[in-house]
Amino acid sequence: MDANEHVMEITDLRRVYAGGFEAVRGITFHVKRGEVFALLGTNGAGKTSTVEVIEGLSPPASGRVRVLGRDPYTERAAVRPRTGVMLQEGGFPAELTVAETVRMWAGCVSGARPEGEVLHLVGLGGRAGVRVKQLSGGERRRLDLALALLGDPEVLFLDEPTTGLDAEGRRDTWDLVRALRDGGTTVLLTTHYLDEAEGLADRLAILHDGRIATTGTPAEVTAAQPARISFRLPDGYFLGDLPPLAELGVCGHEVDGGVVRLRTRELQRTATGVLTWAERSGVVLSGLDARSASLEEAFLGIAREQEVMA
Ligand SMILES: Nc1ncnc2c1ncn2[C@@H]1O[C@H](COP(=O)(O)OP(=O)(O)OP(=O)(O)O)[C@@H](O)[C@H]1O
Repeated sequence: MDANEHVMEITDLRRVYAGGFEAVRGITFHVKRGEVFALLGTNGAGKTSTVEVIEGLSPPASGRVRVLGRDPYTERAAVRPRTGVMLQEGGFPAELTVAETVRMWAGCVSGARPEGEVLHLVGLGGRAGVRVKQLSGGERRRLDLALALLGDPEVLFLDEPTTGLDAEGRRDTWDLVRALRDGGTTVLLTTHYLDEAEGLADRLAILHDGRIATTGTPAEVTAAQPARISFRLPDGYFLGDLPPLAELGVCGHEVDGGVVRLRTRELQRTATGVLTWAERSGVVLSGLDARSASLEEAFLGIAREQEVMA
């Protein structure tokens, strides 16, 4: 397995809908073999429009897309058998049992995994005889995943894979995705759950308005956003009693009911400055909290920045 092989290469991808609306406006990224790559974005950012082209369901208006070295649209017959797509709401006949559904689907897949194996993988081993209409929403999502895994795909497209799953089901799905990744499967994930992207993705891109607003590892994306320090000053003390905020490396602040919130790109310098001042002044800072930005904060920060720029 060549870990540097680009399993997906997307270069300056554009997608234009009938009527001329440009939903994807020049997107470039690549996904290496054995990587989980997450596409995030606000509603309408262009995730689905992008993924549909990579899956080979639509041609791009312009740009170049390669999956496993081939054009997924014009060479669909060669690419499709090596990929697995987890659809949102597969729309299976409700009267069929889980096992019948898997068997029906297996008829369309060359070299399908045994039905028991794939159901066991997704935690539906004990539900083979249950009708689809009797499954919970979370179990249906797992059936969607089972069908995507039937052909033991090299490339897996996961669209909101844990919607409707309870906490345990989400954790199980995450463990399964990690195990698939460790086994060499390349995964393109779209999700609205930022903790899911933070926990699963090796790299990610945040889309906004058809463009990539930022991309990198979760750590790189969050590091680009300011960290936060918050604390409550004792009665009789005010923000102006601290050393000048600019000297502490603070790039933004607010005071809300006695609680001070500072934003900084130099967490260690700011935290040291605040604590040194408190120590010297004999002040106890209650509720003291210092933390790097989470992916959620980074996401919201990027969405706000883009709106201001628009
Ligand atoms: N068939 C279509 N015809 C015209 N415009 C479309 C069509 N499908 C999507 N769009 C528009 O393209 C833009 C991107 O939509 P897309 O579904 O790709 O976004 P998304 O990031 O997947 O959003 P969500 O998170 O809400 O699923 C939106 O403005 C949407 O209204």
